[in-house]
Amino acid sequence: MAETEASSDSAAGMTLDAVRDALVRQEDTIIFYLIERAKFPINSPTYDESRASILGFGGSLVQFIVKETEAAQAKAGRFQNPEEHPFFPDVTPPSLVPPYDYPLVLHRAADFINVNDQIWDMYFKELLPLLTEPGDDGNYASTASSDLNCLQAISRRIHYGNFVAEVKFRDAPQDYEPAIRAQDRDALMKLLTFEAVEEMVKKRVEKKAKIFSQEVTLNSTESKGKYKINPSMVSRLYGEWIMPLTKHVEVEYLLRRLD
Ligand SMILES: C=C(O[C@@H]1C=C(C(=O)O)C=C[C@H]1O)C(=O)O
Repeated sequence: MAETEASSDSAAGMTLDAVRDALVRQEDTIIFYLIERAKFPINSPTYDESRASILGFGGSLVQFIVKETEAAQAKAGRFQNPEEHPFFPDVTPPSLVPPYDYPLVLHRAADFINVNDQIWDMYFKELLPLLTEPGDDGNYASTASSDLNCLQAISRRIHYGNFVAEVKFRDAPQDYEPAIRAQDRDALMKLLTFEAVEEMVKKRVEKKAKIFSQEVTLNSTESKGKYKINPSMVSRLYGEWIMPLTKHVEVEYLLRRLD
């Protein structure tokens, strides 16, 4: 690696390898939370806006849990971290705790990016029906908390696209700058896409889902093909939604990177 590249990388303490390692670790978090959510059936009353008559609140139970939890977490400083993005930014209260000095890695382009509306729709419309069994066991509050865990883990992963884009830009500004100046989304998408990496990610998450969600007994190491979540569903989640949305974040970030 050229001297200048190395020093600009280490200035921010970030390399593409380090960023990819963080994404690999986040896979574990996402898969464990999915396994936890799959413990409950779909529990559709959790999502029924007309059914939830919570005093002074007009939405569904899951909206209630997400808004209230996010509000408490916001006051405790969660969204000071550039990796975190609220689902209800319009009503997010300010932090009440002393600020932590997060390393300044990202361009202010990142401040304008929040794709949580798309993540919300994907999660409830596409993913939940694939993840859960039909049925109702009454555990609506725990179900909603479990949804929030999944949503936040997926959101963190997708918005990590900002960091991915930043290190890719720093590694090769000469490649990215013409496409940014031309505001050429397709060219940017081509530059930042690594199909071989995506194939590896899909295979790895399927394997992790198998290992993490197998039945573990003392008598046998065989899972007998019974898993708590469907491993190919996890691969599909990454291939159809998580990676495309991560790349969408990358493109949005890069479009503003020279502002
Ligand atoms: C995240 C990256 O950028 C793109 C998105 C990927 C992903 O979301 O996992 C994987 C490969 C790239 O096409 C990367 O290069 O690692």
